[in-house]
Amino acid sequence: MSKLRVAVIGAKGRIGSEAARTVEAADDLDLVAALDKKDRLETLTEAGAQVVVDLTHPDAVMGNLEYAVGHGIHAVVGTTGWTEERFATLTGWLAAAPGTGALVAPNFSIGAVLTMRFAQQAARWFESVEVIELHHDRKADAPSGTATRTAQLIAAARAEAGRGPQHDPTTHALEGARGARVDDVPVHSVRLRGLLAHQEVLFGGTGETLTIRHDSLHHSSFMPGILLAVRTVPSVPGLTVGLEHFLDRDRTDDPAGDRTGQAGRGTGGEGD
Ligand SMILES: NC(=O)C1=CN([C@@H]2O[C@H](COP(=O)(O)OP(=O)(O)OC[C@H]3O[C@@H](n4cnc5c(N)ncnc54)[C@H](O)[C@@H]3O)[C@@H](O)[C@H]2O)C=CC1
Ligand SMILES: O=C(O)C1=N[C@H](C(=O)O)C[C@H](O)C1
Repeated sequence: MSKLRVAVIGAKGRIGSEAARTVEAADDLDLVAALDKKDRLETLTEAGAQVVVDLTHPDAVMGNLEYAVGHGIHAVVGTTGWTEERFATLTGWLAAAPGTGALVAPNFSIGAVLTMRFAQQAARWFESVEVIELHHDRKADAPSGTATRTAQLIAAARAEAGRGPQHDPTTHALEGARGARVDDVPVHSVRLRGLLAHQEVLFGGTGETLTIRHDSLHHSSFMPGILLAVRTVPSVPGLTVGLEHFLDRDRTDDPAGDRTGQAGRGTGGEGD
């Protein structure tokens, strides 16, 4: 059987270098290109890449995806900084490239994916919820992609359960003291040398709290998810948001729900 031809962009970066090594070590994958800043995107087509893994920077990812999807190359995207507008743009590019798939995964680690799912399940039962994400001191974006997605999923679950806006007693505060609001969920971002990627979701109800915490201690935590994504994306045309949809592909009840993200984000491709 021929090997799947994979390219990594951002291959000199913290996660990209680990991803390139991981692809190279996989028996069924062929690392045909490892690009970083200033390398030509044409290398992707010249090398015959079938799947591209983007682990670059919020400023770079859209240009890379426009080229890849425009040339029918499936994309696995870990780069963060996604907005509704960006998702709409990517959906448009995918619609013009039938059969091409793109997975945007805010987090490739199984523990983080489960954190999001558990938080989504807990959300309807608690009056208060706040998210604290903690990352290394080189991270460009805040809040993290994972925290943003977690807050969006929590907010959607609260809305579905008929919960109104959260009560906030604050009348006097320094700007920023209550964090950023993502769909009415306060999100606090810590940046600290020595950390990698960590998140706590704090729920509060009458006389009790629930804390869900996840820690990525090494970039190896993201590699099984990246491998799963690379192997799966060629068979899932259109946009998929969140690794959970690939983890749940063998389940008929699809607990992960709409694979394009939240209701109203748009439609996926032919696989819907
Ligand atoms: N989804 C997930 O599970 C994870 C996502 N990430 C995300 O991946 C991204 C990269 O993170 P790190 O590796 O920590 O950053 P980094 O700064 O160590 O690496 C980024 C690499 O991309 C390269 N780059 C920048 N612009 C480029 C361009 N136009 N073309 C090609 N290469 C370019 C840089 O030179 C650098 O080598 C971030 O957005 C981060 O949030 C990081 C870890 C896990
Ligand atoms: O920049 C990082 O390191 C990470 N970025 C992703 C995010 O923004 O959520 C995933 C993980 O938290 C590591």
